[in-house]
Amino acid sequence: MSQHTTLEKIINQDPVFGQLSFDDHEQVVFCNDKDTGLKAIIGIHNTVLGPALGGTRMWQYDNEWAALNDALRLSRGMTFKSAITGLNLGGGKAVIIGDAKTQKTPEMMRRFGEFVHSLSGKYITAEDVGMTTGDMDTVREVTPYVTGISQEKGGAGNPSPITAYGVFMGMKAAAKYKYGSDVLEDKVVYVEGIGNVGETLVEYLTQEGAQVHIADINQDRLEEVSAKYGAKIYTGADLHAEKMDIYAPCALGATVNDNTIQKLQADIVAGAANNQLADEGKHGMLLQQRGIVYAPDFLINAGGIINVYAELEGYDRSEIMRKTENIYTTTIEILNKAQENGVTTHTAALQIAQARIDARRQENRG
Ligand SMILES: NC(=O)c1ccc[n+]([C@@H]2O[C@H](COP(=O)([O-])OP(=O)(O)OC[C@H]3O[C@@H](n4cnc5c(N)ncnc54)[C@H](O)[C@@H]3O)[C@@H](O)[C@H]2O)c1
Repeated sequence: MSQHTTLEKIINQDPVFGQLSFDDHEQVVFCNDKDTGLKAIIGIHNTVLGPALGGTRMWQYDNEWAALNDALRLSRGMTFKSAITGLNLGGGKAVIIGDAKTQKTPEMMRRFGEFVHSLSGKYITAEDVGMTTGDMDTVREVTPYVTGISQEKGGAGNPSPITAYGVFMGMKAAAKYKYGSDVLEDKVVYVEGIGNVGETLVEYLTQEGAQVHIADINQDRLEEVSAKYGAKIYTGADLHAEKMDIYAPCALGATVNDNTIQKLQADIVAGAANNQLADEGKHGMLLQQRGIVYAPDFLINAGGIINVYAELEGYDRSEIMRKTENIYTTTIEILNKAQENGVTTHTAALQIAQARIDARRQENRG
């Protein structure tokens, strides 16, 4: 499904409860502050396993429908991410509408923090695209319901390198499943989006001797990362049609869609971006039919949430790394389970996550 088709579809739905991406969300909060120009949406999908934790994304959305759709999709994804990772957290996510480079101010972040605070801990925020640990420090000035704050302020620091490590583990597991070996030396890997997570992933991959190609809309970033790690800058017109072993989407979501899926020549899709499949059911199935192994995004990009969870639970760096490394084992289990049960890898991962939520709901009722 292209972004445009998605927009056409969502505009024709009822505003909130009838939205395409509405999936029994518990609460959706619209935040507005004239003085700071803040326009934000907080999606709280599910709190059965614990408070809804998920980052805040600041993005210049085409319109409010696109922002709402993102908040709904991302918060739902967090529910399943935490559930499959075994964390006692629910799923939530916030989006701020605007350009993070030109419109974000400390006053806006504090005002946003006050809105988060008004939810009394039901939603706990963190950083996502367009946010920094510095922004989370600012939010911390007005609410304790924030993670991903700097180490100087007592937090676990930037989660992105840990996320990249988890993605690397998931990618290796997918390689083990597909090729019988998890060694990525000489594998041709295209990393699309070399921001906070993408860059560290490139570092891991080049260290292992993979042939890494990088793509980004930010030319300065491309040159910087290429110079640092020797990755090749992609200059072609259609990355998704290139012959490659592994496609690593690390920019925004929905890059596996009606337009790209038929062109993809990769053996494996494994990346950091949330919601990589524009349509989970349809595109998960199409990948499977084409023999492309898909390492579910919400499973392999959980390093960041493991890192911020440490701030709440108080465990240390070695425990964070151990839990993140475990993504390798879980990915192998999910890929095998999908094959045994004849379902897509995405569905297999969802089923396990949902079973954990259902069991807890039963316990809570009992
Ligand atoms: N940071 C984390 O710990 C974390 C955790 C889980 C999931 N994720 C997801 O991983 C992805 C990347 O996160 P990040 O923190 O690295 O974000 P980031 O903002 O640091 O990096 C995103 C990069 O993608 C590039 N980009 C944007 N649109 C693009 C396009 N159309 N083509 C190519 N490049 C494009 C941007 O220029 C930027 O360099 C996001 O989808 C995020 O939700 C991040």
